[in-house]
Amino acid sequence: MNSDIKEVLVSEEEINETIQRLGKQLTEEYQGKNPLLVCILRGAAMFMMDLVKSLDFKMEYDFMDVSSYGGENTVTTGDVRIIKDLDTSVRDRDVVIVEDIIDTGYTLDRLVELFESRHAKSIKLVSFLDKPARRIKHVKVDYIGVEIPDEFVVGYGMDYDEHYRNLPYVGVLKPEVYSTK
Ligand SMILES: O=P(O)(O)OC[C@H]1O[C@H](OP(=O)(O)OP(=O)(O)O)[C@H](O)[C@@H]1O
Ligand code: HPA
Ligand SMILES: [Mg+2]
Repeated sequence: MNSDIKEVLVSEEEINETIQRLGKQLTEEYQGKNPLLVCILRGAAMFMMDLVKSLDFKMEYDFMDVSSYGGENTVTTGDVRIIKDLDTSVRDRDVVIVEDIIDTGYTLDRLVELFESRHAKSIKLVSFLDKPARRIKHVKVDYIGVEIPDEFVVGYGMDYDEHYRNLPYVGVLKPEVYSTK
C-alpha cells in the first residue's frame, strides 16, 4: 500500500464487483438505445474505462473536462468551469453522465442543467462514489457504486493536488500529508 495512505475505503476487489453490478444494470436499461456516455475528466477517467468494458449494448462515448476543486483544495469553490466541452451533440440523445464521485453535487447539478438546455432526450447519472454527508445540491443519481463517509478520498482516478489518481484502490490520506504541504 502507498505509504501516504491511512486507510483503504474501497479495495480493488470491491471496485471490480461494483463495476460488474453497475454494468449489468446499465445493460438492462440501455438495450437498443445507443446512448452517449459522457465521462467527466479527469477524475472519472479510470472508472469510465472499466465501466464501458462491462456494458453489452451499442453506445458511444465522449469526454468533457470540468473542474471546481483545483490545486490543494479539498473543498469545492462551487464555481464549476468547463475546461473542455464535448465534441458530440447531445440533442435528442439519451445521455449518461459518468462521474467518479458526487460530493456537494455542484458538478452534476451544473451538468444536468447544461444538457437540459442542449435538449438531451434523457439524462441519467452514474457515480462510482457517493458522499451524501456533504451534499448541497440534491441531484438524483440513478446509479451509485459505493457510499462513503465524510472523508476526502484519493485513488482510482481521484486526486489530492493532482497526485494519487493512479492508485488502484480508494483510500484516505494520512493527516500529515496535508499538513506538510
Ligand atoms: O459534487 P462535487 O462537490 O461537485 O464534487 C465532485 C467533483 O469534484 C471532482 O472533480 P474536480 O473538479 O476536482 O476535477 P477532477 O475530476 O479533474 O479532479 C470529482 O471528480 C467530481 O467531478
Ligand atoms: N476526493 C477527491 N476529489 C474530490 C472529492 C474527494 O473526496 N470530493 C470531490 N472531489
Ligand atoms: Mg471530476
